[in-house]
Amino acid sequence: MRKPVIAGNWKMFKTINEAKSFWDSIASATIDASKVDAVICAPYLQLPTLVEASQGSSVHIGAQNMHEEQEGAFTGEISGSMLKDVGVSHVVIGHSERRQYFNETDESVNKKTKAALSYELTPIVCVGETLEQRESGDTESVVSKQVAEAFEGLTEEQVEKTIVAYEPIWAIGTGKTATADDADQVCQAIRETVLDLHGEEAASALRILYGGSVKPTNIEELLEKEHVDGALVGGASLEAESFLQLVEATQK
Ligand SMILES: O=C[C@H](O)COP(=O)(O)O
Repeated sequence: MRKPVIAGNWKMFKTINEAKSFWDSIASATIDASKVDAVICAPYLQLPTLVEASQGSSVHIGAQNMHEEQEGAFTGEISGSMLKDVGVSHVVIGHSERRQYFNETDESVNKKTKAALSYELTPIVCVGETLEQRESGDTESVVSKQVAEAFEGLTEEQVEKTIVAYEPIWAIGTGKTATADDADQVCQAIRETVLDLHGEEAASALRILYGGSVKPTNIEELLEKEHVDGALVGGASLEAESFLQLVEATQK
């Protein structure tokens, strides 16, 4: 039985005060850590505040990107060791916005995934197809290739520690959601790719999230699907109430 994950990706939203106020609104909620991994992936500057606030709670704090090197002359970058030092536990890698606007490639995603694992950070590796690729029937081959390249050289144990987020690019922030059946079908194709390349144990342990306009109104039907183990949520994770509703949906 795979434990569901609800990961909020705040993207480039919220000041430190807004992050504190979000935390104040969720602090008294009961989140059963045996039933769900609730994660908030915040901008770098908000991480120390959130890590401190979350001490003793069952909410994990994550970053949205990292550099693959430990240190060096990489102006403006943050390394996995720096994230670990701050107390972060998760990191989003290869989000489609980073692939689109910051030239992330499958190769850099692979390097970052390996680096994250070496610092005992849990990578949330994002994959997904464009509308054009979906319309030409290439969704499963595109996504399977992205997963295969992201996981290249990983041991079975490392794959088990990784989380994949399937996010069709055309569904992100658009209000358009893949149907639960479509999401499940692609998540199944991802699991089969991992089965072929990394074996049965890795494939059955791997948690695969769906992302793209997930809201409290559509989370339940997604969670009912065999291969969907939770969600990576943008817009609906910015409000404490809807974030908690998404988390609560896993505990029913
Ligand atoms: O990382 C989250 C995804 O990009 C989904 O964003 P969204 O829930 O606003 O569509």
